[in-house]
Amino acid sequence: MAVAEFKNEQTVEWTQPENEKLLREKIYEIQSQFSEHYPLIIGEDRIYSEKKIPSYNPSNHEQVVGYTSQATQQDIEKAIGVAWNTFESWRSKTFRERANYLFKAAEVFRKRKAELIAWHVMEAGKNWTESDGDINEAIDFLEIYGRKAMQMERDGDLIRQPGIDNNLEYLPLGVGVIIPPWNFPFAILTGMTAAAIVTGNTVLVKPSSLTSVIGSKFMEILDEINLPDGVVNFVPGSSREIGDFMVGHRDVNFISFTGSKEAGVHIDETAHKKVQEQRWIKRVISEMGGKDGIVVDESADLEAAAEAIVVSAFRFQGQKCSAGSRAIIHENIYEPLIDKIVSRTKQLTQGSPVDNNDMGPVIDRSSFTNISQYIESGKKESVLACGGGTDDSYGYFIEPTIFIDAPADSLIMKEEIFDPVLAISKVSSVKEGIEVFNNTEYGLTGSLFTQNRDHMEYARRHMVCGNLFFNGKCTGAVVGVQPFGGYYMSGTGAKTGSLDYLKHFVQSKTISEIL
Ligand SMILES: NC(=O)c1ccc[n+]([C@@H]2O[C@H](COP(=O)([O-])OP(=O)(O)OC[C@H]3O[C@@H](n4cnc5c(N)ncnc54)[C@H](O)[C@@H]3O)[C@@H](O)[C@H]2O)c1
Ligand SMILES: N[C@@H](CCC=O)C(=O)O
Repeated sequence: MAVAEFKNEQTVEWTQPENEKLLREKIYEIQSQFSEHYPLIIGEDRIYSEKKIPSYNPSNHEQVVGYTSQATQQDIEKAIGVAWNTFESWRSKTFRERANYLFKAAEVFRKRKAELIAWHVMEAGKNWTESDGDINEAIDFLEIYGRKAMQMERDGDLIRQPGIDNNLEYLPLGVGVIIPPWNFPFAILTGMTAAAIVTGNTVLVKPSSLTSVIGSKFMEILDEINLPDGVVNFVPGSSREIGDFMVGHRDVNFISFTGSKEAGVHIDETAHKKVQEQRWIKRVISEMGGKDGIVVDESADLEAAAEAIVVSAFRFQGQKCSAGSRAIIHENIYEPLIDKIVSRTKQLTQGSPVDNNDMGPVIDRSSFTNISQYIESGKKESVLACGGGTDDSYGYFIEPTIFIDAPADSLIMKEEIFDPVLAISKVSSVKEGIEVFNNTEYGLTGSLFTQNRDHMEYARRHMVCGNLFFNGKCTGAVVGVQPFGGYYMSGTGAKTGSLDYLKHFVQSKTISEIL
């Protein structure tokens, strides 16, 4: 049967009364499951370890939302063995057969969307819109990787010659490890896993401990679609205990990681240290942090720029790799634009995501403490224009915070904070603005607001980022429309949501027959 044309999943209007009712029911319903203990999944085994990882609601740090079992090095050893045992049968399926599992999973995601949103609200602290976006992106990844993988079934684009028949096949790499972050607990975990398995690999998935219940929900769905045991093995655990062991393991052929620069660089080093009897140079696909921002020139539409700056900086509390944590503004419009940004920011509501506030909590104590330190350093380096307040009496709440007159070399202009802090700098030209924009280790997302085509052309050539936008926010790249990912210390440049991304999970072989 032909597969329908790909279409991005549509956002649900959750504030419509019937949708809101359903969502509130689900948020209530899942609370009866908060004491559940989720197992490790290795092949057909469901293993309940004695040591458990509790996962907390960031809006209410007293509330546990579930427990997941914790893998040991022995469990990892076993999971790698099971993944290799499953590899032969899984790789023998056609791309189309494997894609069908992805399409089936997408159907279940749609069916369970309200419940999945409820889990995002409670475990990740995302409001309804952001949670909906997370699940929609996961569905898009399944649908697009299924379709793109089917294109890989055909021969590569080879020159034909008389007297010889040439073919190019894409072969899987083998067993890999999938290490996603907590901030898109469903979309990124799903995308990374789907890309690896649809191309014929088998994997171990180690979710972030901060959102491992959502990881377990993903595994429930793989069960529901009868994905063969052993294709995806679920091994939550402490990075300190199992991280280097799994990444450096002789029989792991690739690592797909999304997370911070620090962890990414460490994983890259560990993976590339050859161990005894290792036959394979491990492939590392790494998506890391960003210090993204928006440059505004004097010709820009200031209302649109202010809106984009606030949305990019503060949605989901700035906890996106793409978050626009910097605004770099031309001196001729500096004050009026700041007034607009500050006034919009003051209108944002903050509180529990259960009530769909614009902003909720940050994820945990460590993030809360980290941000409090950056706020103090921001006060010394620049001028606090609004926010700066923090409250951890119930959940981890941080006011949207804006610093102005931030020097280009200040910490808040250079380091990824990953929280709701916006640093603003003044410049006297677009050229200087782009120099300031480029003055970080990263290269993930950026935006330029301008009506000037020459400035756009200059930015196209000189702004160092994998995803560049003109006159729009720098977050929310759409699957298949804007393949996502950066370079420099933002990652290895794999572009999620594209055929290029899938090619990181295969090796190619040519087969030639003399006729
Ligand atoms: N470029 C992207 O597409 C993208 C997308 C989302 C998030 N991010 C980045 O992710 C970071 C936030 O996520 P995080 O806090 O979960 O990041 P993190 O680096 O702390 O953790 C990411 C994952 O790596 C695991 N991990 C950490 N150290 C490990 C080790 N030594 N061995 C094996 N696994 C290890 C963690 O348990 C987690 O599952 C931010 O820097 C953000 O910019 C990047
Ligand atoms: N792909 C998302 C960011 C993912 C990182 O956190 C965006 O485009 O905003």
